[in-house]
Amino acid sequence: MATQEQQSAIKSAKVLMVGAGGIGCELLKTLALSGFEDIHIIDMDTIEVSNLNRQFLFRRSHVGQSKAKVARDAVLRFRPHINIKSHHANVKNPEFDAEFFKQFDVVLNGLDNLDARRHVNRLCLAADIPLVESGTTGFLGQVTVHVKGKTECYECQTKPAPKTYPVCTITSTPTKFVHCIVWAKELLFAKLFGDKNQDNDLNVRSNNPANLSKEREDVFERAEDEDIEQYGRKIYDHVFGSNIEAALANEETWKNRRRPRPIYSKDVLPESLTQQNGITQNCSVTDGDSMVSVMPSLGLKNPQELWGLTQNSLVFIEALKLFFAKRKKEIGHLTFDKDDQLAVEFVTAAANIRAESFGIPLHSLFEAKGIAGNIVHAVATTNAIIAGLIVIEAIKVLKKDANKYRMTYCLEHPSRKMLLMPVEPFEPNPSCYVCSKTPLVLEINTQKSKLRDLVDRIVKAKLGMNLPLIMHGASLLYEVGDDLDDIMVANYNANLEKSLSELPSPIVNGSILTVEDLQQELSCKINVKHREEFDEEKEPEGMVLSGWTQSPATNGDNASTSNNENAIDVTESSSVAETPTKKRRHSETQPESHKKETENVESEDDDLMEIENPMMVSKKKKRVE
Ligand SMILES: Nc1ncnc2c1ncn2[C@@H]1O[C@H](COP(=O)(O)OP(=O)(O)OP(=O)(O)O)[C@@H](O)[C@H]1O
Ligand SMILES: [Zn+2]
Repeated sequence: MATQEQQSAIKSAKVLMVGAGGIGCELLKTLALSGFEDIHIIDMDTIEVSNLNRQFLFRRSHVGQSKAKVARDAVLRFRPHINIKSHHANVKNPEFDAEFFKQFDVVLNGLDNLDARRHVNRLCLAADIPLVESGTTGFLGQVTVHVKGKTECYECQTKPAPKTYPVCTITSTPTKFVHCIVWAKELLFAKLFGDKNQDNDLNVRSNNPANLSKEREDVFERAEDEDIEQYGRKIYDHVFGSNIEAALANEETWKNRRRPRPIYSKDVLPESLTQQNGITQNCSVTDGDSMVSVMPSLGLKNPQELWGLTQNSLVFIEALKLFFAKRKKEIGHLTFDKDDQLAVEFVTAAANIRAESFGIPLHSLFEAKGIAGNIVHAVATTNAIIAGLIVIEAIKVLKKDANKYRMTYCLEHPSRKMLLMPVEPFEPNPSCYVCSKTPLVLEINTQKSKLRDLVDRIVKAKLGMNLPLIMHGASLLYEVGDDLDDIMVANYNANLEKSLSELPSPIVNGSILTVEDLQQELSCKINVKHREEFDEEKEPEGMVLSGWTQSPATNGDNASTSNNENAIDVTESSSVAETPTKKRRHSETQPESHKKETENVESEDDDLMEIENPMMVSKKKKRVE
């Protein structure tokens, strides 16, 4: 029961809720039932059938409609007097700037990705609005409180990066089923059905470049009148047959490894599927976009059943045929989606055929889908518990009860007889590059690396900037924005392709860069150190960003982030932070199984240089806005 004081804090509060999914639906209901009367919701998504089992504000008739709006309408039905405003939009949109955030007393996150969480964290810091952050994965969950200057910000401790694998493991020497899945969805699926122009190495690497015949470049091009089945078989033979054959020629690779077996379609499939069993005709009459499936026509009913090599090969060919027969318009634009049945069937089959070739145990469609989609089944009860805890923390924040703030971890197994583990929040990390002021250090080959590498791999992927701007001295080297004139865009595009040392203001050993995101109101300095060589396995990005403080419990083996051509990203980072081990304030012992890998990055105030430079104009202009 809320006290009088709590009730008045609740009644007068204006709350922003970001995300109206699993946590968000529970949260909105709990907020409304707790007496909150002024709530804004931002969610960019529409309702899908797969949401209905736990996002209880939604019904089948709502599929395809805005989550934010339907959630609002559902809650208004039992709390008609309260004020709920819905925004069907991405929270990263420019209209949601620091000014927008300032109208709220507290921000509550029910998001599912790191990128959006980091963005909201930065805006809350810029607007000086408290943030209650949350996440769940299956039975695990957590709620944390972030109040500028009082507790750590969401980024004071870095989150485990998405798992990545070196490209050579994926393209040449897979040893686990997950490697085959990554190959099937990130390389093969992307090459066949995604952007044809992408730089995508589907050939097993050979030490002898002369072995890489020109022909192979064109194998993925399908001539207008080419029979789809013939095309499918050509792809099959290329990726599972001749590529493996070519790789085997490279004896060095296989000295200490199991040799893969080339597989050709003629050895596993009948001469012509159409003539033999009429599968094609059956498939071609199936309809209904992403619900299209080849399983029924192949008599494959149980997704948990293991398919043999022949069944996988049939699914491979038939799924490929069906993409061309039924979803031709989408070809060239598709990316793998775990909710796309035909894509899951194709990727399962391709991964299994590759696994067979490399002597790796095969998996069912159900298992393969879980690996490919990084699925941990959501537990509605966890979401409900977490939503309740968010509201409890929000009330403390509104009452400015700083001594009572708690980060709470929802555990799968009791620890000291507790399933909910409360922990006092940490103080801000003085070396956090987001909420504090110390420069980062970047080791990079300034002669070889291009500005584009710096932008993609560091500024966007690592620093999570949305609309970045990069300055060196008085020279503005790069920026993103709607208000740039053509000459500037051309200049920046030209800069992107130059190596750092060839830029108009050359970046060399000892250079100090200022990197900013004007929307996030975040600025940090990067000290550049030139380095000639990088270890391909350990430092696949060819650059190392430091200033990141590792916690004592760090195992140090986390891989790099996405946007890295030498590593393939396979998962979105988990929604759940592990319980922390660093003890800046609290003295509780943490369960061993929840040790956290913590890294911190630092930044410094940027100082505007007053030197006249044409490239500075837009920066100055933007600053006074
Ligand atoms: N940048 C963003 N802006 C606005 N809303 C976002 C943003 N990123 C994620 N969301 C929303 O956060 C919600 C997270 O909910 P949840 O974790 O339950 O995911 P889901 O997409 O509903 O379910 P699932 O991924 O399990 O199918 C989603 O509704 C999603 O649209
Ligand atoms: Zn911080």
